[in-house]
Amino acid sequence: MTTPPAEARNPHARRQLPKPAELAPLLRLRRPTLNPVDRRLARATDIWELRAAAQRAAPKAVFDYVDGAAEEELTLSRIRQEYRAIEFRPRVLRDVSMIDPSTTLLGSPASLPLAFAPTGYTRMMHHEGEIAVGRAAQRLGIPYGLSTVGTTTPEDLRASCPDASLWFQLYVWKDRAETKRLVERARDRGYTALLFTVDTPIAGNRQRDTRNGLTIPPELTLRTIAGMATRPAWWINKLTTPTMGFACVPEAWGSDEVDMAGNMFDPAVTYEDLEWLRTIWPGTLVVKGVQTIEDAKESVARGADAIVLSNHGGRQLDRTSSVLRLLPEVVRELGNDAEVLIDSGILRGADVVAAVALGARGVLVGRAYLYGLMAGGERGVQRAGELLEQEIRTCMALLGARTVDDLTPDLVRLA
Ligand SMILES: Cc1cc2nc3c(=O)[nH]c(=O)nc-3n(C[C@H](O)[C@H](O)[C@H](O)COP(=O)(O)O)c2cc1C
Ligand SMILES: CCCCC(=O)C(=O)O
Repeated sequence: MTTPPAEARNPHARRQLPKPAELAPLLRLRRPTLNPVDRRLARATDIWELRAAAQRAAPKAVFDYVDGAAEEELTLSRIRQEYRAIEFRPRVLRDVSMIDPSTTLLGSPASLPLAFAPTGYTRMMHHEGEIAVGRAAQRLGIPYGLSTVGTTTPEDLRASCPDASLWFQLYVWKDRAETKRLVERARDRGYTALLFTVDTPIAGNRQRDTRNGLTIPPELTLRTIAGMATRPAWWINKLTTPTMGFACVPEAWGSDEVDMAGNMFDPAVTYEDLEWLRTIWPGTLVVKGVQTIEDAKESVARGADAIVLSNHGGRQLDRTSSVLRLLPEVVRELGNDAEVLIDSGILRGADVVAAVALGARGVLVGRAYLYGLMAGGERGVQRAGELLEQEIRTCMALLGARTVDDLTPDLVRLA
């Protein structure tokens, strides 16, 4: 005897809903494979959209510290305007079926003419901090510079990304013996280039930070507690991650961050210090923060192997003239004597391509990856790198350039 159908035994059985697993193929429903952070990152189609995601994720004071610049932010808006005003002169009927944007930067192999710039206090932007940036750089195959005011030690960063090309950025401390010890730590951990930053004898006047009452590390005040309500994930991560202080400083300096900051910048630094660094640093020596042809030449004459044309992302002196316009002249003057990199204001693959066509060996980006970091930690940094890579490849193909050597000045018109 056969068993009667379920509905005959139970008149309500028919009303039972099919299980989701049975429905899915019918309705072509797929379980979402991405978590909310990955979805947010995947939705961003360029760095500006990562910036919008960063603004939603981080407290205002933190976002403004990254996004802002000095005084009226004229230097930053002018350099961005210069990149936007670039006109390309694409060449056609060239075989661009295989684009190869790889190169070497400061002696390090790089999959793109791009490196992640040194940025301070990176754990403030996201609790994963420099380790997230280093790991993403390692995966992307591009170099990363650790900052002297970083929140991860050179040793910890090296241990967490053993195969990354790492550079070390130096603020020469008042205490030169301790500065030398720091330089030796970087050397011993395989940091291959020393970026001596020269545009920060004192901090620039960043009015957004003053208005926001930004403290480093962020302190619990009425305002920050109010901010917790709107950015709970950031605060929970911050409160459960103990270390956010300066990681490079000697223990003897104690733990007072304000005193430390006072020791970490020396307004009396001169070209003699560059000559001294040349005697203690065997690797590639780079002067970062050059904004005139005179300083470009003098840096090289005093021992630099390379320079970074940079206005520090507009965060130091406002109203400086454009480092992008200076680039062709500097490249011409220095010839083969030094490698020339450039940074400040770069947020698009096309900016990178234009700078390389105008003679830069490569570029550094700061905010571009920090927006990714704030929006989604390591995966956000990775996303920023991937977006830039895709844009670089597309721009090169449409310009008729297969390799970075094909990026020549005739492809670009500076306004
Ligand atoms: C939040 C932040 C922190 C920075 N900290 C440092 C630093 O510690 N040392 C340094 O040499 N440059 C620092 N810079 C400057 C970057 O190295 C780089 O010159 C600049 O970010 C380039 O401009 P961009 O952000 O528009 O790409 C910082 C920049 C930002 C945005
Ligand atoms: C005084 C500035 C220290 C970090 C830094 O370089 C930056 O915020 O741009």
